[in-house]
Amino acid sequence: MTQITLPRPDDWHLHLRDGAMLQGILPESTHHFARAIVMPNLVPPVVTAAEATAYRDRILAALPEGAAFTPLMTLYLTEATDPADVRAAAESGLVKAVKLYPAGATTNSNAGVRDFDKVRGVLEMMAEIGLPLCVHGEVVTPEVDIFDREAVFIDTVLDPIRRATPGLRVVMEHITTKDGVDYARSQDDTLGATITTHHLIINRNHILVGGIKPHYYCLPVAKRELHRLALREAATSGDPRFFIGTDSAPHIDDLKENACGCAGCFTATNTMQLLAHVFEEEGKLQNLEAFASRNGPAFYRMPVNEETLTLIKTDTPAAWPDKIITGAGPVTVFNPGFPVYWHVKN
Ligand SMILES: NC(=O)N[C@@H](CC(=O)O)C(=O)O
Ligand SMILES: [Zn+2]
Ligand SMILES: [Zn+2]
Repeated sequence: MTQITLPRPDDWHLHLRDGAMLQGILPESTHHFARAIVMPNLVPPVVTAAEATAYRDRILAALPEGAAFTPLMTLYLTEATDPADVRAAAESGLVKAVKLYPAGATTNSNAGVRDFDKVRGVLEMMAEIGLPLCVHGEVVTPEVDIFDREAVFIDTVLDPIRRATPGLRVVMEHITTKDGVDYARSQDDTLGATITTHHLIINRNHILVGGIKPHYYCLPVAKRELHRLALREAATSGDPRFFIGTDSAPHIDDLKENACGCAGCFTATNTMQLLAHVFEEEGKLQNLEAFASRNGPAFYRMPVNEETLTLIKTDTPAAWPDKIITGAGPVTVFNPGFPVYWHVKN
């Protein structure tokens, strides 16, 4: 038996949704994680401080009895966002980041940004007060191949924005390429990057070989094996720029197993077991603590959690439900396709 104890981890990129879905899936995160950066891509999006306050209160009201979990709120950046509202929301401690979605890039991103010049004032204010910008880094240009959209975004959007806004603190969310890893590594400590559980496990073959697997479809879409290997090396390296953001993104099965299936993998339930498996495979179990518990708080300038989480490896494969049954419908839990012998100790 092998056992490892970490400061309780946080999830630096999480979709909690709302209503019956929120109620149904929230315990999957609160079982293991102490805090999470909560994505604002609801319909309608969480744009103002008042909307973030109301959403935070709905999350707190949905918490399971006795759960110690703090939602860290974000605002959805639009071309009409008022810098004064964002500044007040950050200074009061309500909001920990602003989320940039290029319009049309992903689920519920239509209210996102088309003309980056229109958000210049907000970004400059954020650089001044040190408020992080979380970025979904893909271009939406129809001519750009979906597998190239992250790399093109880095060159044509992200790097120019960072050069034009010195000091702006940015998190490249859910990086999926070696290009993303290399860019993050080449920059100073104003840049961090989240890596998801599923992008450490699947490449594009898992989605397409032997029949289309809708539950492996997410955005940014999983890439070639060389990119998965680069992500694994970065995540397990201990480098403070890389930290876990599960991007656990529930959609009901009807909307995933569909002629136009939604993007998103649901990994809140089994992320910690899967991360232990991946880090052990890489011979880097000693760096799981950095990736899951220390690097995120350091980037966000928050204390590391005092409570702990213990993972134990046994001879029995870990079991988790195939689906989480919510009032909105069933949500399929990410299936890695191999047995995992790591368990979270209760
Ligand atoms: N990652 C996804 O495939 N989907 C996310 C949106 C996002 O994080 O881009 C969702 O909200 O469903
Ligand atoms: Zn995204
Ligand atoms: Zn996401």
